[in-house]
Parts: sequence; C-alpha cells; structure tokens
Amino acid sequence: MAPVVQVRAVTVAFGGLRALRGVDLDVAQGERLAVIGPNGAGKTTLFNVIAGDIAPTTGAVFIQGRDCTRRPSRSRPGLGLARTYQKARAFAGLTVRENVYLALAGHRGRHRALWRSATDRAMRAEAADVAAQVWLSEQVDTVAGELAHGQRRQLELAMAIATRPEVMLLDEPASGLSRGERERLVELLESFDDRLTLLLIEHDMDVAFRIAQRVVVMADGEQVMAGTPEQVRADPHVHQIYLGTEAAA
Ligand SMILES: Nc1ncnc2c1ncn2[C@@H]1O[C@H](COP(=O)(O)OP(=O)(O)OP(=O)(O)O)[C@@H](O)[C@H]1O
Repeated sequence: MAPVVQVRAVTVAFGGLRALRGVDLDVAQGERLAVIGPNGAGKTTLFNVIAGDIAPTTGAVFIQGRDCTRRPSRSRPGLGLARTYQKARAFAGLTVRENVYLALAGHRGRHRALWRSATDRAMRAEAADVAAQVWLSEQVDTVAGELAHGQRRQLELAMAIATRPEVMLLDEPASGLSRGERERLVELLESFDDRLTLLLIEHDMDVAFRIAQRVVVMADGEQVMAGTPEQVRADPHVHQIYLGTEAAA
C-alpha cells in the first residue's frame, strides 16, 4: 500500500538558515511514528510543511498519494489529515461539547444548516460521542478553561478527531503534563483505532518510545537515523546528539 504521507527531498530555508536539508520520510497507514531530536533540529518545521502551514523551499509532499506541496493547510482536512498544536486552540469559555461541536461544524461546513433542530441535536450527540472517545464524558459540560491541563490535551485530540482524520500530527502532546497525565495520554493514544496513523513530535522519550513503532531522529535539519525504539535507545550516536558525548551512553 502507498504511504499515507510522503516527504521527498524537502528543504526549508529561512533566509540564510536551512531548517530542513533534504528530508525524506514515508509514513505507512496505521503507523505510529515519533520524530525526536534536540531543539532547533527542524521537527516543527517538518510538521509545518506536512500540515501545509509553510511551503517547502524545494522538494515535495504527498498525502494519500496526492501532491500537496503548494496546497495550503485548509486543504488538509479534506485529505484526511488533522493536526494538534503546542498551544491550546480550544475556546476557554465554551464547554467541551461546544468546542467539539464547532470542530464538527467547521469540518462539515454546515454553519448555515445549524438552525435546523434535528441537525443541531444530532451534532450535539455526536460531539458527546467524540468527547467519550477521548475519555471526557464526565467533562462534556465543563468549560475548557476549567479543565485540568491533561484534559485540555484530550479536548484538543477530540477537536482533531472531529474531522475524522486518517492521519494525526501531534505536536508535543505530553509537554507540560504531570506524570499521571502522561500515563493517561499514552493509554488514550494506544486505545485509538489501529488504522489511524499517528505522527508525533515528542521531547519526552518515555512517551515517544512507548507510543511509536518507529522513531526518526533529527538534528540540524536532517534525519540522523530511524529505527525501532529499541534501536534508537541503543544507538550511541543518538546519545551523542542529545548529551554531547558518546561516553554518556
Ligand atoms: N519562521 C521562522 N523563521 C526563521 N527561522 C525559523 C522559523 N521557524 C523555525 N526557524 C528556525 O529553524 C530551525 C528549526 O526550528 P524548528 O522549530 O523546526 O526546530 P524543532 O526541532 O521543532 O525545535 P524545538 O524542539 O525547539 O521545537 C531553528 O534554528 C529555528 O530557529
């Protein structure tokens, strides 16, 4: 089967700085892939290119086999790709259900039909359903601003799931979470349908290695190595990149 995401020889230059230097990446359907690497390695830039938030300087990006190198981020939900961001995007003054409802409505472009009570009722029920998929059933009527940090992350996942994606890009899903919240997040991501492709950037190695089947290590805008979590964990070069000394392995 063709990869769901293909990145081909992508470079990104910001003025004189080359944030990506010829990156190639294939992601298979249902794969759980973590991209790790030190600060400034180019991880977020790679995500931005895949998500259409920035166009590469050279190279190409294919999603579901379609060339979307120059297509903007708004084209991505239609291609089955959703993204979460490091910064929360939920409306703090709206409930979990209302935030998910807006994500559903935005995806379907049905704003004009919402006055119909049948549509409204069905979408309110569906919003609660999506909230349940991220274990927020008890918080469905809680405003986002009152959620615990980990629950907010769950809500962001729900808002991405509302677009019925086949591929989700998760930008540091565990950052700022407590140990218990990270544990819950890992369990939640593991509970997702096997067919859903997950591509995540994660600084927390424990989280990255537990979720991912394959880990790509980046440094200085390039892929340094890729392998199973075990292979990456055992690689002295990876230790060198992170800790600056091979002896630290
Ligand atoms: N919009 C921009 N304009 C100029 N330089 C940028 C821009 N975005 C990123 N960079 C630079 O590109 C390089 C790669 O940044 P990027 O954010 O992709 O790295 P990262 O691996 O995600 O790092 P971190 O783990 O700190 O988020 C860095 O040197 C960064 O300063």
